[in-house]
Amino acid sequence: MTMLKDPSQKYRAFPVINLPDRTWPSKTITQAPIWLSSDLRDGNQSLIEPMDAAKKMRFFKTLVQVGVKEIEVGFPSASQTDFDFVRELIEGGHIPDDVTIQVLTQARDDLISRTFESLKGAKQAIVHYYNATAPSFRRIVFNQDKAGVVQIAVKAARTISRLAAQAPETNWRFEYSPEVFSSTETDFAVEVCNSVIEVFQPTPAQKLILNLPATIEAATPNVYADQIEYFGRHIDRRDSVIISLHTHNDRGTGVAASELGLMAGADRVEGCLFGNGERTGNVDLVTLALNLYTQGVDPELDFSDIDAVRKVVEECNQLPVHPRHPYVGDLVHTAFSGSHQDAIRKGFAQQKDGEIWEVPYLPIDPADIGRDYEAVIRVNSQSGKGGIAFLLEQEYGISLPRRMQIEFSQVVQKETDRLGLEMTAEQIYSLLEREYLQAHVPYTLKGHRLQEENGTSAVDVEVLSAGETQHWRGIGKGPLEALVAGLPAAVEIMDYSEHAIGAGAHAKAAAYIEIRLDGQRPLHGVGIDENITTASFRALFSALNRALREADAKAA
Ligand SMILES: CC(=O)SCCNC(=O)CCNC(=O)[C@H](O)C(C)(C)COP(=O)(O)OP(=O)(O)OC[C@H]1O[C@@H](n2cnc3c(N)ncnc32)[C@H](O)[C@@H]1OP(=O)(O)O
Ligand SMILES: CC(C)C(=O)C(=O)O
Ligand SMILES: [Mg+2]
Repeated sequence: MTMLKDPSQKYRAFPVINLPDRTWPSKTITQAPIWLSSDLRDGNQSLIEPMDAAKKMRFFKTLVQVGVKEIEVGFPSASQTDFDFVRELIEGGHIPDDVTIQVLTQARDDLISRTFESLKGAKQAIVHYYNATAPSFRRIVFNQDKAGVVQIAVKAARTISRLAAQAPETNWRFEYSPEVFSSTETDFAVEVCNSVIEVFQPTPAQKLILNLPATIEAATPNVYADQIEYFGRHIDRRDSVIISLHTHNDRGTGVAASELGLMAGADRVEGCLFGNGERTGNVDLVTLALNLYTQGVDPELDFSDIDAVRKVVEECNQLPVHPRHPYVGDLVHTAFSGSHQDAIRKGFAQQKDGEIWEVPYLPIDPADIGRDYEAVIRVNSQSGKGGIAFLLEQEYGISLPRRMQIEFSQVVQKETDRLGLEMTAEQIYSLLEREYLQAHVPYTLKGHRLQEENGTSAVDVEVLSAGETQHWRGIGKGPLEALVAGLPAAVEIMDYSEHAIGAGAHAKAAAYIEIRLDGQRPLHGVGIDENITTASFRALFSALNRALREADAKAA
C-alpha cells in the first residue's frame, strides 16, 4: 500500500458554489444560535460502549444545567435502551418545561410509528427525520433517482403529520435533515426541502427546522457557508423555517464550518460537547460557545465550571478530552516557555477588574470557566524567570527582586535539565530553601544583639563555624552596615529589598540582599523571619555563605 503520486486518479476536488455576490464573509456573529445537543444520540451511536440509561440521565441533567434547551435524546426506534430512556424522561418528569427533547428516525413508516410511541405523553417534542439526498447515496444506498428520494422525504412527512395530529396533547415540532446536504447539489437540497415544507405547511409561529448536515465534511468551510447562504436565499417561506447546521469534523474544520454557516444566516447549531460523534466527531458546542463568549457575545450556555462538565462527559462517553482541546484541555491554559510566562505574569499584574481582557497568550480569563491561575504557568527547562517568579508569588507570597529572578532561574533551569521534568511550585520553593534559606555553611548565624544610639548601630553576632562558636562585632550607620563591618570578609552590598509575607499577627518579613565578595560576581541571599532585622541578617549570611562556597569551588 502506498499513497498515490497523483491522488487525482482517485479523489476529486469539491466543486465551488456559484455565489459571486455572497455576503457572509463580511458578517459577524452577534447572538447565540439555538443550540441542540446530539450527545445522547449522535455521540452515543458512535461509542465503543454506548451509554446505559444511568449515564444518559446523568448526561441529560448536565446538559440541562449548562442551559441547553433542545436535546436530542436518542433514536428510540433503533434500540429498546433508547426507547426506554425516552419513556423514563417523560414518565419520570425529568424534562423541564423550557427544554424540548428531540428524537431521530429514518424516513420509514414503521420506524416513525415506533418513534411516536416512545413520545406518548410528552409536553413538547421535536420529531427529527432524515434521508440522504447526495448523488452517491441516491445511487448506492437507495437506488433511486431524484424524484424517488423526494418521495421518501414527502411520504415520511405525511406519516409524521398524521401521527402528530392523532396526539394533540403534545406540542409537536418537526425537523427534516437532507442527510449529506453538503455533498448534495444545493438546488436539489432546496427542492427536497421545499417539498417537505409543502407537507408541513410551517408558519412563522410554527416553524419547521431544516437541518443541513455536513454529514461527511468534504470541502473547505467557505464552501459550506456558500451552500447555507444559497439555501437561505432560495428556500420557500424563509420566515417559517429554522435553518440548522450539523457539521462533522472529517477535515478538522467542523467549528469553522459552523461559524461560517452562522455568518451565512443559519439560526441553529447541532453538535456535541467536546466534539464527540461519528468518526472525527460532530462540531464541538463548547468551543463554539466559548468562541462567541471571547468575542463578547453571550453564548447562553454556562461553562463556568467547565472541568465538572468535562468530568461527566468523559465518564459517560468513556473517552478522554485531548489535553490540547480548546478551552478545556489540561494544557491549554498552561505556559511552559519563558517568554510566554513573562508576558502572562506582566499581563495578570496589569489586568484590572472590569476592564477588557488583555492578558497576552490567554484568549479567555481561565477564572471565567472555573480554572485557576495556578495551572496557567508551569515550569520546565524551557521556562524563564517570569514563570518561576509568578509561581513563588502566587503560592508562597514571595516576590523575588528582578536580578534575583534571573539568578534563581538559572538554578531552576539546572535542576529541570537534570530532572528532565516539570517542576511544581512546591519543588521550586524547596529549591529556593535549599539554595538560599538553608545556606548555613560555612557560617551559621546563631543569634545577634543590636544596640542603636545617636544614629549608630553596634551589632554582636554569635556564629557557628566548623563546630566552633565565634563572636563578631561591627559598628555602622545601620544594622546591616554594622554587620557587614563585623564580617571576616570584604563584602560590598549591591542591592537590598524586603517585603511582608501575609498580614496581621502571622506576617513575616522576606529580605533579599545582593553582595559582591572580593571582586567576584554578585550573588544573592534570602532571609525570612518574623523580625525584619533578623530576616536581613539571615539574608546577608545566606549571600555570604553562597559567595564563599562559590569562591572555594572556583579555587578547587
Ligand atoms: C448520519 C447519521 O448519523 S444517521 C443516524 C444513524 N443512526 C442509526 O442508524 C441508529 C442505529 N440504527 C439502527 O439500529 C438500525 O439502522 C435501524 C433499527 C434504525 C434500522 O435497521 P434496519 O431496518 O435493519 O435497516 P438498516 O439500518 O440496515 O437500513 C437499511 C435500509 O434502510 C434504508 N434507509 C437507510 N436510511 C434511511 C432513511 N434515512 N430513510 C429511509 N430509509 C433509509 C436503506 O436504504 C436500506 O433499505 P433496503 O433494506 O431496502 O436496502
Ligand atoms: C441524521 C443526520 C442529521 C446526521 O446525523 C448527519 O447527517 O450527520
Ligand atoms: Mg451526524
